[in-house]
Amino acid sequence: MLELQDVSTFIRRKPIVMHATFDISPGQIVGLIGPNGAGKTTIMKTILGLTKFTGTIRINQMLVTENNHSALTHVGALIEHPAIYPFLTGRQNLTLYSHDQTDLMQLVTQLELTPYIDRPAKDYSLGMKQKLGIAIALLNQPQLVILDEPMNGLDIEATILVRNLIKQHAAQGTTFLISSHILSELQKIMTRIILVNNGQIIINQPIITFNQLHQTQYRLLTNDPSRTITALQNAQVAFTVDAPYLIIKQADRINSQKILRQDDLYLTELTPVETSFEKLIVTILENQRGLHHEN
Ligand SMILES: Nc1ncnc2c1ncn2[C@@H]1O[C@H](COP(=O)(O)OP(=O)(O)OP(=O)(O)O)[C@@H](O)[C@H]1O
Repeated sequence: MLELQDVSTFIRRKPIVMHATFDISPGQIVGLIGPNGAGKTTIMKTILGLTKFTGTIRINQMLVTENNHSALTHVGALIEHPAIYPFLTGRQNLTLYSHDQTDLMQLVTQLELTPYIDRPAKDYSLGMKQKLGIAIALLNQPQLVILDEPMNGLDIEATILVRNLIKQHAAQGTTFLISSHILSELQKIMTRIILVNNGQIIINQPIITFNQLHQTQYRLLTNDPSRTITALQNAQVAFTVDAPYLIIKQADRINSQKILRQDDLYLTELTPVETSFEKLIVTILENQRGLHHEN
């Protein structure tokens, strides 16, 4: 439903996003991740037709251009600061954008905006403004919602509300592109990961594939751990001990099983060692920097 083909964005001739190509299908929740200044907000603004770019962007097969935004009719967005009129109440702000009063009231209830919906927005706290901004992005049942740091300023309860609302809308077919530095939060909802570094997309994968590919160690348990140590040492398979488990490399998984069989040892467990998502991202970015230094 959203397709980017070789999209590059330049600000004052400086390339900010380079050759971005990706394709998102309906109902996906895509986490756009990357260090400060990587280009996440620029990618979002480019999709919304707010920057000069080369390449093609299509939403439901309709082209987005700098001058033609009709493809964006069913797109909701929250980028940087919510577009809120301070002297209007929350309800008046929502009414400005809304086509459907029932849908508006449902969002007010779901986001628990009711207690302050008739107060002027200038009196709202950071979190209240953020919730109002999210409500604006979700108005009129959009097909695509672009959220830049949606959890900014939200307390725990509001974070849970927003998380559930995103999941509920995605289950009904709404597509989400969400950037966040709160990786643990994105991890709970995203179905696809796009990792950006220095204006380039370095990873674009379903989250299941990403997790499988990056589980690099396995925890092994047998019926006789001490004989297993000897067997692996004799076969020169590297491992570390995390009693009663042995930790082996993913690449040694098959070979280790052959060695165990030869020594009449039985596998009782072989499971991937969970590496924290945060650690994985940091390692991938460090490896990238290493590659650049070598060049
Ligand atoms: N209006 C602008 N003028 C000049 N440079 C800009 C402008 N907007 C963005 N940039 C530059 O583009 C690069 C990408 O910025 P962008 O805001 O897209 O990053 P980001 O990944 O969203 O970062 P953050 O995580 O800090 O929000 C940065 O180097 C930034 O300095």
